[in-house]
Amino acid sequence: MADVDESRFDELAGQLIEAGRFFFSRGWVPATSGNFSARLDDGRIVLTVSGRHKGRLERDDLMLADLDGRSLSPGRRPSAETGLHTLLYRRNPQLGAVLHTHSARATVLSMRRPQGVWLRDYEVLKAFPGIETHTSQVHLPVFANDQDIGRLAAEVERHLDREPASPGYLIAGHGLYTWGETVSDALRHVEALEFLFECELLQTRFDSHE
Ligand SMILES: CSCCC(=O)C(=O)COP(=O)(O)O
Ligand SMILES: [Zn+2]
Repeated sequence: MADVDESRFDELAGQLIEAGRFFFSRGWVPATSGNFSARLDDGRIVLTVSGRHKGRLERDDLMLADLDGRSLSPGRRPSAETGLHTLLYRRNPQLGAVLHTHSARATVLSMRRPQGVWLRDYEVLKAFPGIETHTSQVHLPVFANDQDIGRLAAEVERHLDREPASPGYLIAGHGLYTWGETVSDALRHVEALEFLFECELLQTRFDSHE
């Protein structure tokens, strides 16, 4: 990899490897699912190679890509969903990391709520930037799954034009995308959303028994 700050690459790669181990321990990235990225100071991104097991990532499973999604690591194929990462970096210069997971809860909730998920009255909403009270509301849109990542990316763009402060979104029957200024911020968002998905599904279960 020409002209890259190797020590920063290694630092971010290490953070993404650790995130993958944590997600796998929680069952959130089964069977090679999920993909992760983080932005280097030069604007390019460290990204997971397509098809690798995200719970068992090694340094060679991370690669360099530009914001047009082109591989800058010869012989390594970027994530099939790279376009869903790069659109976010291009829109928001503050953004430092994007994490995509495939938990059972995110998958089921996305199929039960095709019109979108509204999270209200939860104290843990304060895990998201700009939210200081449980009385706030977070909206996660649910997009239909699409093997055409360019078309899906265009739909996400239209949503973010309307709701630029959105902390993430779901893809129906597929999983969660969320992001943050750092890997640690994005990881906190995954954890908070997973907790909230569990709460929402528990409430649905109680509702059906009342
Ligand atoms: C077996 S998961 C199917 C592809 C997917 O949704 C995913 O998140 C992983 O794709 P990648 O190319 O990033 O490995
Ligand atoms: Zn996926």
